[in-house]
Formats: sequence, C-alpha cells, structure tokens
Amino acid sequence: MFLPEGSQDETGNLISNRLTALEIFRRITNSRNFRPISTPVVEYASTFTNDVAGMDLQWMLKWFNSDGEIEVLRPDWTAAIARAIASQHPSERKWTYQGSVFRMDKHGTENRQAGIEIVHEERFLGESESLLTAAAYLNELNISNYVIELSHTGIFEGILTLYPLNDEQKRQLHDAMYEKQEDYVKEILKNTNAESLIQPLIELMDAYGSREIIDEYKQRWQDTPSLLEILDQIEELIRLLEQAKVPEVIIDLGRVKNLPYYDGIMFRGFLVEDGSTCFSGGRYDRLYKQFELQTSAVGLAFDVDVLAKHMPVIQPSEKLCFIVDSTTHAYAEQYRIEHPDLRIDIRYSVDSELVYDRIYHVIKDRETYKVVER
Ligand SMILES: N[C@@H](Cc1c[nH]c[nH+]1)C(=O)O
Repeated sequence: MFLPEGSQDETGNLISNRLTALEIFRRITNSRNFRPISTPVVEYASTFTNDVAGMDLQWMLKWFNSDGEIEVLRPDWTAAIARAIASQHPSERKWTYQGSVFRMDKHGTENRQAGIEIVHEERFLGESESLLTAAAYLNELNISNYVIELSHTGIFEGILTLYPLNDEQKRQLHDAMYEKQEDYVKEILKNTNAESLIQPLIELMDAYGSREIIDEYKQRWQDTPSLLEILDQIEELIRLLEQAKVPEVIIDLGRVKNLPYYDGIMFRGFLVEDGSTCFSGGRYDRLYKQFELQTSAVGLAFDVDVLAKHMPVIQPSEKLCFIVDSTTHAYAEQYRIEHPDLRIDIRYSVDSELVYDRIYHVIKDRETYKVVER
C-alpha cells in the first residue's frame, strides 16, 4: 500500500509540536480579540479562480460534482474567508483560523496553516496588528531567530505603468522578477520599445537588505511621488517594528506578489536557521471588490509544519508502566487520574522492558493497594 506523491503519514514529536503550536496560536489570537472562523474544506473552484482572486486551477485538487461544477479542496484560507464574511456585518474586524490548505505546487499537497485576517480596519493599524501578532506568537513559541521582510506590490507594478508593455510582457516580467532571473528580463525587453526598463528592473532585483535601501531609493525616485509614498509606508512599519523590539526587519523592493490578490504591503517571516518561510501575508483590499465592498483587508498565515519542525524539542516525560490485573486495574486508573503529569501505561504483562523507563507492579494486600517498583 503506497501513498500518492505529496501525502505522508506522521507520528510522534512533530505532531505534538504542531498541536502545541496551534494551541498557543489559539491562545495568542484569543487574547488579542480575534474571532475564530472556519470554512469548509470543499468549495467551488470559482471562489479561488475568479478574476479577482486569480489563483491557478492547475495546482488545485479538483473534481466535477454531479452538476458539472468544479469543486476543490481549499487551496487558500484568505479567499475562502473573504467569501464567508463579505455578507457579514462589518463590526467584526479580526478573524483567526487554523487548518489545512491543499495545493500541488508546494512540497507536500497538504499544508497546515494558522492565520489571521483583519478586515474593515484602518490601513496602518491592520498592518501593524498583523505583524505584531506574528511577533508575539513567535516569541511565545520561543523562536527568536527570525527576520521579517517587507515589500510592496505597487513598486514593480507602478514602474511597469511607465513603459509601453502588453499583458503578456507584463506577465513574463513578473515571472522573471519572481525567479530573480536577470537574463530572462533582458530577453523579454531586448529590441522592444521598453528596452530602457532592463537596467531599473535588474537593479530592483538587488534592492533588498536593511532599511538603508529606503534612503537610497528615496533619492532615486524623488520625482515619482507614488513610489515615495510606498517607501514612506514601509518606513512607518519598520519604525513600529523596531520600537516593538522585533529582532530584524529587512526590505525587498524588487519582490513581486506570490498570490495574485495582493495589492499593497506584503510580508514574510524567515527562520534564520535554514531560511525557511514561517509566515507570509499582505494587503488584499481588491479581493472584496468582487462583493462590491470597498474596504481594507490584510492578514498573514503561519506555516505550522515549518514551525513544528523548528520548535525547541520538548523533553518527553519518563515512561512508566503499571502492571496490574483485573482486581488492581481500577486503582491504577484512579492513580493515573490523580497524577495527570505522569505518563503511565497500564499493562497486564510486559514482554519488552526496554519500552519503559520504570516498571511498577500494583499489588492488592487485603484492602490496601501498593505500587512497587520492579
Ligand atoms: N493566504 C496566504 C496568506 C495570507 C493571509 N492573509 C493574507 N495572506 C497564503 O496562503 O500564503
């Protein structure tokens, strides 16, 4: 019996870590007044593939239902939650969720997430609350070696509007920037009437690092107010994160969006140990336009599988075994209830002693019970 590619069984530590991570997320978000929300695992594909959400059907796990409509396993929480809350009264602003997303473009088709979405909130407050919640959560998980990266969809997209490009060229340039492939940028623009865009885009690919980059680009873009405004927004967030003692913040001015619905600030959290991405998110006001709502929306989701792998190992408690018979079983059970911190297995006999750290016999001596180490 084999499993399809991308599916896997799991046992032991990774599962305990994941459950601990989810429990701490629930506690942190509850204490910050987020309201839990859950949406079904099965949805219509159109919730994610419509013009605004823009996700690619190719990577979804999908089938036809009996009416000939395409259904999918939830590939993304953010679009599902937008569908779910668009019809709700806007007084509720902060939402939290936990559960799997299914996409075939990731390692493993199933990916467990824990996330937050902040809707109808003032722009800066929504963004800062998203990032401060992420920082508070990582702190609670005892993960301090991480970096927050800030970027903005409006930089690459804003620069492109200054050049005569068709949609196909824009799409190709997006892919080239996403992969940070200089040669591809050159190939797309060579001998076109936007050839002068090659140099700025290649420089933009290298525009990442600490906040000094912002000062440099303020100079370069001094005649483009829309880009300067974006730099101000990023700077405002950095200032807040620094005041909140977030360990390290970097900027990537050349980053393009990884999900089609982003339109504004984007953020990611990296674990220094191996560079893995532990959270990802951003602003996506436009997702609500499909429901004729002009509003503000921002959020982020943690990859709980990545967190579980990096959480400090919790030392398992000693494994104890109580050997009982039918007359002493109930006593041993009561003992277990009264000592919830101990890890006690009850057996009638033990063949392999190596499984346990200590083995006890539970003995009935007239009306009293004794627990005696073997
Ligand atoms: N849904 C995004 C994360 C996110 C939450 N809110 C905004 N973005 C993802 O799966 O990467």
